Amino acid sequence: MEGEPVNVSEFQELARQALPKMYYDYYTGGAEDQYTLKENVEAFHRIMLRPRVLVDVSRIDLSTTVLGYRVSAPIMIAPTAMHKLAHPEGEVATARAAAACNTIMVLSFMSTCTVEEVASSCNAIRFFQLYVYKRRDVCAQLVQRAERNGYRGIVLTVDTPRLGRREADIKNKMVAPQLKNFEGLLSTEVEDDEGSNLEAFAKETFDDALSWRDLGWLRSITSLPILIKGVLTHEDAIRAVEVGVDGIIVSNHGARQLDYTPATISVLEEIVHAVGGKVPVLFDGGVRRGTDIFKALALGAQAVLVSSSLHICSSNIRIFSWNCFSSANGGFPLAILKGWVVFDHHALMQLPWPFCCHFIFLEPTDNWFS
Ligand SMILES: Cc1cc2nc3c(=O)[nH]c(=O)nc-3n(C[C@H](O)[C@H](O)[C@H](O)COP(=O)(O)O)c2cc1C
Ligand SMILES: CC(C)CC(=O)C(=O)O
Repeated sequence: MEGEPVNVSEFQELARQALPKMYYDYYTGGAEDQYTLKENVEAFHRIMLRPRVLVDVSRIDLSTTVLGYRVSAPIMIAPTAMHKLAHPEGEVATARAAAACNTIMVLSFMSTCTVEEVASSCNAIRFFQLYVYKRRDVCAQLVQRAERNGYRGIVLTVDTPRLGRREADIKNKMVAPQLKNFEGLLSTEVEDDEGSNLEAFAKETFDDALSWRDLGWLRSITSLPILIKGVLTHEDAIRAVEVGVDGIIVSNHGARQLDYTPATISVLEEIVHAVGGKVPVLFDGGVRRGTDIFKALALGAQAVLVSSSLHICSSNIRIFSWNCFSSANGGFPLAILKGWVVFDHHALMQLPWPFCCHFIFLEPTDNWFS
């Protein structure tokens, strides 16, 4: 690569050079044929914009609210497991990035820093993502620790009754580190010489009997708002609203779970329509550019989440995570800013789908690295 990286895929290439193959493959891989992995990105490419010109864009406000919390732009940090595989500071560095960007970080249930460490490291607004284990007592303790430590929402991930079949992890015999959150509660060690240790762990630990009934259980152990992550159909979106969730995240888990699910951007409008504004609809999957975010908002998402787990240490001071956030250096959504689409959010929302943008203005940011 010549010069400094200017977009997410160039950061990804740096990550490939910097990380052990096992971890790089884990971070970037999808399930089985990885068809949905490609499709998540390519479906965005098929959506064209319809620019309107001669609109005053000299003052732009990208801020929005998510569950009542104001964020500087409609971009949040998705929950991704085990940040210390890529950087020694792990989720604490990511949380600092969230604080610097004035956005919300969703901490993964499978984090390498503890709920408490992340909470005390910065004042970012934090949500806590939950996997439901067979050991419900462990889940309840973690949810209560999150609540005590000022997390503002629970994100229940519902697309992982078993871990997706990730062939690179099987070949690499992917091994997960011990997760500090579970120290004294549960061992994350499993014997599995056959393939992915992570998959074996999930098979042993995750509750594959999880069902709609369990939303009642979750309500009974927390007073925090509950968002459900992993919805891909209008039927499930309607059901989620009926059982009383506070938000829906349209997601196919970055194509890491069931291959041949549709690209998330292709089902967003159906879900937004079914939900009819009763609860906010958030979105993730394949977001690599500012224009992708713009398209998701145009289709009715309140905000998008970007995966942030692949940190790159570049020179001696900067830590970048390739899916958009820089933590040490001012903390702006770097790759996104490089091709950011500036828009009048409110005007856009009043216009009919699909591409009636009030205006579009591409604003590359120079000298971001100096
Ligand atoms: C390395 C990695 C780890 C992830 N870990 C989790 C996790 O612990 N919990 C979860 O709900 N989703 C997890 N996800 C899924 C993300 O939250 C998100 O849905 C997905 O990455 C969005 O797609 P994108 O990677 O194309 O942005 C993970 C994704 C990646 C790439
Ligand atoms: C440890 C895994 C369950 C984390 C995850 O959700 C993922 O790798 O996609």
